[in-house]
Amino acid sequence: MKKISLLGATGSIGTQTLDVIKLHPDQFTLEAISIGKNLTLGLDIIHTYIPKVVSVIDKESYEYLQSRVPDNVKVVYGDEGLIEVAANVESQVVVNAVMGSVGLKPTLKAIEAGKTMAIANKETLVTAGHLVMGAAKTHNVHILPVDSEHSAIFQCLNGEDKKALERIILTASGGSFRDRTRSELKDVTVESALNHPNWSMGAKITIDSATMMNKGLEVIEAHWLFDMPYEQIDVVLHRESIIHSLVEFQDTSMIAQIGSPDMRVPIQYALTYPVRLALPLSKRLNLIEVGKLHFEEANLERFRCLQFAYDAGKVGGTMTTVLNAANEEAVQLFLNRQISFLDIEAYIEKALEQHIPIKNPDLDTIVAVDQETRKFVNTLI
Ligand SMILES: NC(=O)C1=CN([C@@H]2O[C@H](COP(=O)(O)OP(=O)(O)OC[C@H]3O[C@@H](n4cnc5c(N)ncnc54)[C@H](OP(=O)(O)O)[C@@H]3O)[C@@H](O)[C@H]2O)C=CC1
Ligand SMILES: CC(=O)[C@@H](O)[C@H](O)COP(=O)(O)O
Ligand SMILES: [Mn+2]
Repeated sequence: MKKISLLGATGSIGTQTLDVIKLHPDQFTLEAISIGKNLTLGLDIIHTYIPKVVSVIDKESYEYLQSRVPDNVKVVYGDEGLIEVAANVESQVVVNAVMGSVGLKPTLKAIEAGKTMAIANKETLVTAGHLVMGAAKTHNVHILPVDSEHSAIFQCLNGEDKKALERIILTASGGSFRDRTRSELKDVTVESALNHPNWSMGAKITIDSATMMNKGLEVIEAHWLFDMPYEQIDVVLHRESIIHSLVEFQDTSMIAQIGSPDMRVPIQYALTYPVRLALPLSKRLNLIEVGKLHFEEANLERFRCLQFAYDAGKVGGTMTTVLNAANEEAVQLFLNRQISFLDIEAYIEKALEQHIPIKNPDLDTIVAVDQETRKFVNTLI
C-alpha cells in the first residue's frame, strides 16, 4: 500500500489524482493533503478520504476548518503547513499539484525527507530546477513527471540508451488562440482565453497554454528532468494533443507516446511506476476515429513567450526565476481583468530586460528574486 501526500488536492490535477486513488483502494491511501481557497471542496475531500493531516493557506481557513473536520484529522496552515504535508507525514509519494512557485519549498523538504516526488507543478522546476534536481541526486530520490509531455518522454525513454538520444520534441496544441494572428489577439477576453481546445485544466495553465508560455515552461522543465541542452529540445504544433511528445535517437528512430488527452493516465503512471495498472476511467484511443494527425512549425515570432523561455533557459541562473514569477503575476493580472492578453508578454519582457541574472542561486536568492519580480510587475500596471 502506497501512502500519498497530495499538495493541491482541490485543483484540476489534485481531483484527478483523487480519481486514481479512489480507483485503486488496494494500492493507495491518502495520508495528507493541502487545499487552497476552496474550503467547500476541501471539506468534501476530507470527509471522503479522512487524511491524517490537512494544510490550508492561512489562519482564517485553519480556524474555519478546525471545527468542521473529524477529530482524527490534524489541520495546519501556511508555508509550514505545506511542508508538513510534503515532508513530515508517513507518505512514500508526494504529488505536487499546487499552482506556482509556492510548491518549491515543500518539494525540497520532501526530497530531503526521501519521498518520491510526482511533479505536476512545473513552476517549481522552472524557478529552481538546479536545486530540485541537485537535491534529488543527493538524497537519491525519484522525480517522476506528471505533466503529460514529460510523462510521454519518460515513457519513451524507458529502457533506452540515454546517450543515444538526439532530441526531445514537445508537442503543443497551440492553445485557445492558435488560429488567430497576433493582431487578432489585441482585444481577446478572459473567457475566450480560458477555452482550451483539448484539455480541461486550471485557469493559470490554460492562459499559459494560450500565450504558449506553458510550452516555454515545459521546455525548461524538460531541460531539468532529462538533463538535455536547450538546443536539443524542440517544439512542434500538434493541434489534436494525441501525440503527447516524442524522442528522436541518433539512428533517426523516433518514439512517441500517444493516447486520448486524459491527465489521469500520466498521474496514474507516476503513482504506479514502474508498474502499469488498468485505468477503466480513460477512453481508449480509436485510431480510425482519429484519422489524421497534423503538425506545424511553432513560430517564435507569433508565440513570443516561447522565445522568452528559450532565451531565459539558456541564460540560466535567476533568469528563469524571473520568467516564472513575472508570468505568474501577469497571468493573475489578466485573469483579474487588470491588463490585456498581449500585456502578459509585454510585462514578462520588461521584467526579463531589467534583471541582472545571478548564477547558481541558493534558495534565499531564488525567493528574493521571485518576490522582487512580482513587485516589479505590479509597478507596470
Ligand atoms: N491541469 C492540468 O491538466 C495540468 C496541470 N499541470 C500543472 O499542475 C499544477 C496544477 O495545475 P492545475 O491543477 O491545473 O491548477 P488548479 O488551479 O486547478 O489547482 C491548483 C491547486 O493549488 C492550490 N493552490 C493555488 N495557489 C495556492 C497557494 N498559494 N498555496 C497553496 N495552494 C495553492 C489550489 O487550491 P484551491 O483551488 O483550493 O484554491 C488547487 O488545489 C500547475 O503547475 C500546472 O502547470 C501540468 C500539466 C497538466
Ligand atoms: C495536459 C498538459 O500536460 C498541459 O500542459 C497541456 O499540454 C497543455 O497543452 P498545450 O500547452 O500544448 O496547449
Ligand atoms: Mn503539459
